[in-house]
Amino acid sequence: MAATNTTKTGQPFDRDVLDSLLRRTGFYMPSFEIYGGEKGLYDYGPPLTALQSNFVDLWRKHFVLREKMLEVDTTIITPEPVFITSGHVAKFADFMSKDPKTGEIFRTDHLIKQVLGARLKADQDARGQTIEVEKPDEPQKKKKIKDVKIEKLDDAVAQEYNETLAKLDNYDGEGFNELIKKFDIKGPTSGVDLDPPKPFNLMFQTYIGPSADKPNGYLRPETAQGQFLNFQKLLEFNKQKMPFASASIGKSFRNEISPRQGLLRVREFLMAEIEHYVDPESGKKHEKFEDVKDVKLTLLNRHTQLAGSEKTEVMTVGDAVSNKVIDNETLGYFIVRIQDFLLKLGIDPSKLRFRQHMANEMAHYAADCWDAELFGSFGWIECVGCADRSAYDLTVHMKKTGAPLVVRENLPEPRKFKEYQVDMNKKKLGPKFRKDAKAVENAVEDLSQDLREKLSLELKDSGKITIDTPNIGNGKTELDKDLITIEQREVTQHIREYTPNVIEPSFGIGRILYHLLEHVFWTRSSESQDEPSARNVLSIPPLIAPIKVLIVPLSNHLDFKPFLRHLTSLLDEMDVANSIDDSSASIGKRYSRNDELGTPFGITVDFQTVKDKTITLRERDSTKQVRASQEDICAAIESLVRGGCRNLQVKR
Ligand SMILES: Nc1ncnc2c1ncn2[C@@H]1O[C@H](COP(=O)(O)OP(=O)(O)OP(=O)(O)O)[C@@H](O)[C@H]1O
Repeated sequence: MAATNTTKTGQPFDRDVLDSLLRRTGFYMPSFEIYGGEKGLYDYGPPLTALQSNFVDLWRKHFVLREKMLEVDTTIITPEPVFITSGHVAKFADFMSKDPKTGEIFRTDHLIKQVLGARLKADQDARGQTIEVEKPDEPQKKKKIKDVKIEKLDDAVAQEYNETLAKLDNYDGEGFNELIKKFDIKGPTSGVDLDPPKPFNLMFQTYIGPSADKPNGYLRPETAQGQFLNFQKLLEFNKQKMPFASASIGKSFRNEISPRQGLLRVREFLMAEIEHYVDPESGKKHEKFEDVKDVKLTLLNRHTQLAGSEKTEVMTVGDAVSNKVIDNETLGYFIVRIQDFLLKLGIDPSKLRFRQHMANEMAHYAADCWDAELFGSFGWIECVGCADRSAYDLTVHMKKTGAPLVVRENLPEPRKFKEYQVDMNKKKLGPKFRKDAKAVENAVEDLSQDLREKLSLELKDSGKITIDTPNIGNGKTELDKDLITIEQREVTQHIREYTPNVIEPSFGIGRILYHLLEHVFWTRSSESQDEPSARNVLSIPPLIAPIKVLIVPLSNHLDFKPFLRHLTSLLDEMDVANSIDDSSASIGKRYSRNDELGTPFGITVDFQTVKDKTITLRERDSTKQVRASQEDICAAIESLVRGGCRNLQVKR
């Protein structure tokens, strides 16, 4: 069933109302606001900072502690060679399109999505009239876009638009250019032809040290590389035992082309990433897969998307892995753990799906990749990536540095097998190829067994072979039999050496928190006269709510003071975040203010309290109240905020 953007009470969700609530109550604000602000940079105020800390705490418990992961904290500033080797310098880019008349720059895929989406909407709503749509990448500013003034779409054209949108992530720059021409997409505000899409690298460059005369480093765009580079030490720390995982929580930086979707697309954000190292020969089985195999997932696989549809199917992870919808058990296991985490956090299950990457969308080395997408007012948005990165990263860093980023395993029985081995005549190789000698040697070492077999025959027949050397001359290098021999030999192996494969769940914390806030936001219709008319509520689960309890005295009467002190110290002892609101506003108003902050419980101290030491506990979502002793109520709250029983065991 397609997700609809309504709140839990079925009202249409209104982003403007939530946004103004979040800004008014200090959840977040534009950074450097008094200097005019800077796009894509936001500061978190106290409620969102506390929510983020509680997220991180829960994430650590759910993943790091439960799965016995090795958490590391690696640096943000990274020397250039690391990102040249990892491929980020060459490839970590998005395509941008410039409007030559206005100078506006758009992220190409977002522009196409917005324009085709607007045309489809115009087709449905307004048959050829100019309508109000959101400006590409700037949804907060509704603007008339010239482009949507079109006639009703032909059924076939509408279908083509839908199909294109379903597989938009599968295109590269040339593909985007063809789409722009084919669908006659112009500058949204100028109506003129756009410049052809150009790749734009998303990494921030920097100078490390005073003597650098050109940029020689980057701010990391993900935490992953720092984890890979420490693989050897982590394996040692883990007493050479496989499989295992490292994890890291830290800031990442991306110079986004159009960072205009509030907290969803920013230039500096907190990530939590896991690198799970697994033996590729194990079939990537997971020892705890059996425990989760019956868990149901909502999946959108790549074949469905390629057929131009976004239809999801619900299936157990056991079936998904055995039918090869999901590539392997370890990937399936982590997808389930991601789902568990998101639901524990309070994400609406009907607004969660896992979407598989299409072939072109995945990095060329990746074996399979699924994104946890959350539905909200911006549509379906990737919030957690879960990729099987194969052995790519460890292999390239090992090749570049010579560090043994491998696992060495003593075999219970020696293993005998035949393989093609290559010997190079180093005395001749150096003088002949000079500075390119190492590159030639590396290219030879990289030859697969199949290729070695073929080349050994060629060498025998003609006395020379030609191999691919992409970084030298015309990309081909000829080697004769004086320089190289290739022979099949029997090998006895006592130690098996292999490069592990990596399964990587990667969480963008701000994106998830923003969706959580959309999912838990609703407006209460007032039944009580005491409560004011604006009654927005954030039903943040007690486990992660920024403040768990609001203590409210009926008035500023001095008799209440000792009770306030006692209650706050009882709750402090239990590490339950609490605050006191002894302002002169009505009780209803004070509770209402805290409903907006997502505070799940309220305690009222009144004259009955002075008489018999009982207090009233109010639950945010139901507004139900119970009266009991201070100790019973605080104990019940403690249990609830730790994720304990939902029934309040308190005496009425
Ligand atoms: N600019 C950003 N602002 C906030 N969070 C981000 C940003 N870019 C990525 N993330 C988060 O980091 C996670 C992992 O990053 P990944 O590289 O997989 O994202 P991505 O595929 O580049 O995202 P997108 O396609 O939306 O730009 C994402 O799932 C997302 O939650």
